[in-house]
Amino acid sequence: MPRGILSKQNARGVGKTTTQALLSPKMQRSKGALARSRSIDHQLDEERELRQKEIQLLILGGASSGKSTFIKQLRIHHGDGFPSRERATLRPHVHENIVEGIHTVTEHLPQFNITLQSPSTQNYLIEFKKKLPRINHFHHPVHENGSDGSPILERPASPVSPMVPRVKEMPNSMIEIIRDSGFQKCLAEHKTFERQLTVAEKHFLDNIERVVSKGYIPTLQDILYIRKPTTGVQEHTFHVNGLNYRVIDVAGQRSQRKKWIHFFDGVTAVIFFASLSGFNEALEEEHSINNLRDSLITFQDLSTNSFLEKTDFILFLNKEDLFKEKMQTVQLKDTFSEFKGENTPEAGLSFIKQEFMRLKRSSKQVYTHVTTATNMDVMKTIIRDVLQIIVEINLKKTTVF
Ligand SMILES: Nc1nc2c(ncn2[C@@H]2O[C@H](COP(=O)(O)OP(=O)(O)OP(=O)(O)O)[C@@H](O)[C@H]2O)c(=O)[nH]1
Ligand SMILES: [Mg+2]
Repeated sequence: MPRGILSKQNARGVGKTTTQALLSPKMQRSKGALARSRSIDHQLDEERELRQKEIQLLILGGASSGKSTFIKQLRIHHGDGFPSRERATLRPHVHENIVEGIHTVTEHLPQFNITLQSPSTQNYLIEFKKKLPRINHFHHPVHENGSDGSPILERPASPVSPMVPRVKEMPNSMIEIIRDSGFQKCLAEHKTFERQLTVAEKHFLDNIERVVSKGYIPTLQDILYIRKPTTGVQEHTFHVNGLNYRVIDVAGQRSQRKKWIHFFDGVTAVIFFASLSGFNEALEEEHSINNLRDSLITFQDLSTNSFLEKTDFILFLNKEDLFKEKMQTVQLKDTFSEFKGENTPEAGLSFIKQEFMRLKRSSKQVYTHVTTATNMDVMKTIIRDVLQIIVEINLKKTTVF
């Protein structure tokens, strides 16, 4: 009798009396056991099928390593692609980045002995600083935990500084400040700034007229450049080629990392982000710690963590664009004296890869990709390859008991 019919009949109690009357009590018991076992098999089959269709990815890595940018790429290539109504709501984040950028550049004016050229711009700057003081992301309130101590999943939109609407009141004075030849002279020195000008700040300062113009809607490229640190933990779902992906994006700051463990259970794969260009940078939240060394140690901790013992890792060595540029002028051995090679991007990259591989658990399977998370074309191909690997990992996981 087909398995489905037997369990259906039992569930409804149909045919019970007639069949049972013909069987001895022992046979009745064994028949019952068989039915139960088949029903369990059926349930297991269904569960396995469901698990095979639901993939859970945990995105980990230090602050600003590119985790959320990767999620944005998933949304662009396999999600809703940021409908224009939502893009408009991201405008304040762009403005927040510009405000920070103006502060970063003007704070460095004295260091280079530069002054803003026009007296009217100098006045604009005084007014700007009064109305729009710096926003310190690292003092944003951290979201509360659930009653069991686990972090509450947040909706993807993060809060915007209440100052930002004031940008609308002064677009012209901001344009004047940025256009000032003194400001531009200082901006040209940004690679030697003590407090780094972020990629987002540079991008939006370079596009100031466009992004403060009336009716401005951020483009996809603008969205990929927005710097908005993740607070709490955010969950995103994608449906690709008949599979459901549940992707968890966490906050990368050191103080937030103790929350990561709450999401280790049931993970199909961990995607770990490290910023290649961080080799000569300090952590945003802790200036005494080297960014890349922190990534290496964090990667080692995770890949040897007993809760993730059977979890495969995908390592994204990100910000390749910035790394290549930096290797033209900065010596890797200045911060990594262990590096004995020639100061080329290829030699540097190979050294960094080896460092990660040296620190992982020897049995751990790690798939490495070198990425530029802000590049839409490159990421389209990388995401395709990574999803293929993840499907294979998932098959391996769900068929082995
Ligand atoms: N040039 C360049 N910029 C990148 C790259 N990846 C990310 N960025 C930028 O780096 C900044 C930080 O990226 P996020 O994705 O917000 O970093 P995160 O890892 O989510 O950071 P937290 O949420 O603080 O943990 C953003 O402004 C991105 O546009 C890259 O490969 N190249
Ligand atoms: Mg983030």
